[in-house]
Amino acid sequence: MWIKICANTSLEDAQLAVDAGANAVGFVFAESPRRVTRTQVRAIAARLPKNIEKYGVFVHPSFDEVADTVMDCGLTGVQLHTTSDPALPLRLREHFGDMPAPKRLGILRVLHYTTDFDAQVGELQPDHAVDAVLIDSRTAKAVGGTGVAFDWRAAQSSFLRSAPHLRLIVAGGLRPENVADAVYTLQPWGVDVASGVEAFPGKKDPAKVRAFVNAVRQAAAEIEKVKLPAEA
Ligand SMILES: O=C(O)c1ccccc1NCC(=O)[C@H](O)[C@H](O)COP(=O)(O)O
Repeated sequence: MWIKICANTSLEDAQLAVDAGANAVGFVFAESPRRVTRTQVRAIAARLPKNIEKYGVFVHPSFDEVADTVMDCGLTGVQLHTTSDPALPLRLREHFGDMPAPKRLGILRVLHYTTDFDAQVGELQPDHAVDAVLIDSRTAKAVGGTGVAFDWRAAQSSFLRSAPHLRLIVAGGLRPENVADAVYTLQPWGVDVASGVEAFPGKKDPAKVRAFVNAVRQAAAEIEKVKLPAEA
């Protein structure tokens, strides 16, 4: 299972995620207590192993902002919280090329679990540019990093009904103590966490990061065990 530890603000924290066994680290370029600059991320990303995926998180960005940041910081993927330009994923895919991994730019589109979730999922049908959909929570104050979990069971049936062909990443309020439940309920392709593994906003807690990754790996292994040979 794919694991992203998001909203890193230092090399120390990003390296902690790598050492714990995460697949990807994320950096928030949007308004947030965890916001980082391109200069910071360029320096951090250059010191991380080549095989760790490096995602930039953007809220309502322009095409130029995303494309320039990818090149400037050496990002391997982008996470788009976007409503203003629904064509943005496709424009980025065309710009960066439709190549196979690991050269392919990872494009994650964020959906928030709200009352119009079914409609949001339905709109994704023709979006072949997106590699995975990241379902997150939002509050009146924030579109990410909320620490709030959504109704996993309801989200799962909605997602399976409307977009079973798309990869699902679960985020929002995950912690070492509840992430196994989320994995069992949603059986996602990946998981993503920011505040649930922090000591305080902007600073990761090493024990929580390690416990989170271990809990996910263990839950994923349990799921594999009960799969029929044909499904595995
Ligand atoms: O982390 C933030 O502060 C943030 C702010 C604005 C947009 C996105 C943000 N984080 C992006 C992430 O991918 C988080 O991992 C995701 O929202 C889950 O956050 P949390 O509920 O704190 O685990």
